[in-house]
Amino acid sequence: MRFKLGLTGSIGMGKSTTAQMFADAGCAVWDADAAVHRLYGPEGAAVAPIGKIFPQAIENDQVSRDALRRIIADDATALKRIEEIVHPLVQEDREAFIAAHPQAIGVFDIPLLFETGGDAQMDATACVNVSRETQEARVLARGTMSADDLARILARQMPNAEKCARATYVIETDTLEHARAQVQDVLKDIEQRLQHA
Ligand SMILES: CC(C)(COP(=O)(O)OP(=O)(O)OC[C@H]1O[C@@H](n2cnc3c(N)ncnc32)[C@H](O)[C@@H]1O)[C@@H](O)C(=O)NCCC(=O)NCCS
Ligand SMILES: Nc1ncnc2c1ncn2[C@@H]1O[C@H](COP(=O)(O)OP(=O)(O)OP(=O)(O)O)[C@@H](O)[C@H]1O
Repeated sequence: MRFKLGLTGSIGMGKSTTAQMFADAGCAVWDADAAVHRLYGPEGAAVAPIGKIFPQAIENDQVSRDALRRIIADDATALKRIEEIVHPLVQEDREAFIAAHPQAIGVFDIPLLFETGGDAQMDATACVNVSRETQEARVLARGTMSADDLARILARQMPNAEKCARATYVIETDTLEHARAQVQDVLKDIEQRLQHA
């Protein structure tokens, strides 16, 4: 892999849809959320180490997110200890992915790319963006979250405007067509960078 692009953005802003556009264009795409799900799932590498410090987090040989949420609510140090286990395992998963994929450009869909400092391991970053109104409409349309749930999540994360200000590229996800055109522009720019490297 010659170029690693970190793709980020707030909840419901279109990361997965945009990542699929990069995949359609021939990039290898890795998804941090999917990696955490594998690590927490049956035979996942996080099950034993999390079970060692929080046996009550394990249900049916998997890590239960509901149980983790309860543990974190009761113990201010718990999230940090969980992250100390999960982050190195996520990194291992990403490195195995890089080693296994021959594509020149890899796209790394990482919701908390800037919050976790993951951008330091990327050659460039892209942030998806859409208006707060459209974001809320999209998240509520899924039917899994209320406006209050969304507000609570947003209050704990870096504002999307700041993510966009830090990113090398900003991809507006107002329409599919517009986003696809910007994905092509980003890829052209990366190809030029690779030619001059
Ligand atoms: C402690 C846990 C269980 C808390 O989970 P919880 O679902 O309550 O988290 P949170 O309220 O932040 O998010 C609620 C939902 O919104 C989604 N979400 C939150 N932020 C984003 C975002 N920027 N983009 C997309 N989806 C998001 C989450 O995936 C989740 O489905 C979880 O965060 C966890 O397992 N953390 C340790 C692993 C970790 O550090 N992961 C980060 C990636 S390396
Ligand atoms: N460029 C776009 N134009 C129009 N609609 C879009 C665009 N990108 C995404 N959407 C729509 O917005 C919603 C959220 O998109 P998506 O699931 O890709 O977001 P996400 O950032 O990956 O969210 P999460 O990480 O929270 O799952 C979906 O309903 C999707 O169809």
